Amino acid sequence: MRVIIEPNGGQVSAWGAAYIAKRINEHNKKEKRPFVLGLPTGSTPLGTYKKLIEYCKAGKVSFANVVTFNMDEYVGIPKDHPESYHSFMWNNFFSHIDIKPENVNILNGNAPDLCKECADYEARIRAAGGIDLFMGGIGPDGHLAFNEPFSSLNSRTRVKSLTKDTIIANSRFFGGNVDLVPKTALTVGVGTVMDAREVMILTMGHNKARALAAGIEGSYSHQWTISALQVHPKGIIVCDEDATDELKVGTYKYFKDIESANLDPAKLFA
Ligand SMILES: N[C@@H]1[C@@H](O)[C@H](O)[C@@H](COP(=O)(O)O)O[C@@H]1O
Repeated sequence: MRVIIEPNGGQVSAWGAAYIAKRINEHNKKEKRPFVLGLPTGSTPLGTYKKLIEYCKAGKVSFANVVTFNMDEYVGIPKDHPESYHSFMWNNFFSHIDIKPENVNILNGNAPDLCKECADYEARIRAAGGIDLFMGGIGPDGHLAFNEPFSSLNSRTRVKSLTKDTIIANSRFFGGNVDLVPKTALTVGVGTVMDAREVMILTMGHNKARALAAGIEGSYSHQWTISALQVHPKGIIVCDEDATDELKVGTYKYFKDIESANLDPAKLFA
């Protein structure tokens, strides 16, 4: 696992965006098939989306040959609800880039048969050739997508009940009212994310510090689903200084030292 420690959230976003743009550009030089990108919602990826929009407008990257799969969606709120993940993705990203609408895949939380919707989603990922790069974030309890603690580390796309912690954390998007937060969601599984050829997790802020420490230093355990990244052949965590607050000094120094020789992809797009 690589751990990239950046001074602040802005630089985490810049690193993440540059890495994605670099990967898309490299892919397009070699292959005709579309680049398949897995994407999250949440406040963490917002800066990355902004940077990618800038790069796209400046002609530094194009999404014309990119297919996306989002991680998750709430069940039971309309697709055009301001807090649905459909709205989030279109408002914050897709409407501002050159992606083809038919290349965007987001789970439908209002499908008549939710289990079928989840199975079809897995089939669509397979038909697209698998995910090249899955970007994600983590919840304060270490959840990846909506794979709450004690989700199977081999789980696939399915319906999940949200924990009290997540409902409280996400109530900030629903005027602070926990009663308005959907109690279930559709989510890709931990196994679905781990099948991607590369996984990049962004995290920032002190409230993610426990989850980050558990994910990097803790054991491989369904208690912190982010820990599944430990067995991924190409896992990257990009975090800010605040998120490292619970890491051991030795762990922190190890990653700072070993990454110091590597090129910052953001410099390629500066
Ligand atoms: N389902 C999403 C996760 O995919 C996301 O990682 C998490 C953290 O969000 P934030 O980045 O806002 O802290 O929120 C939600 O629970």
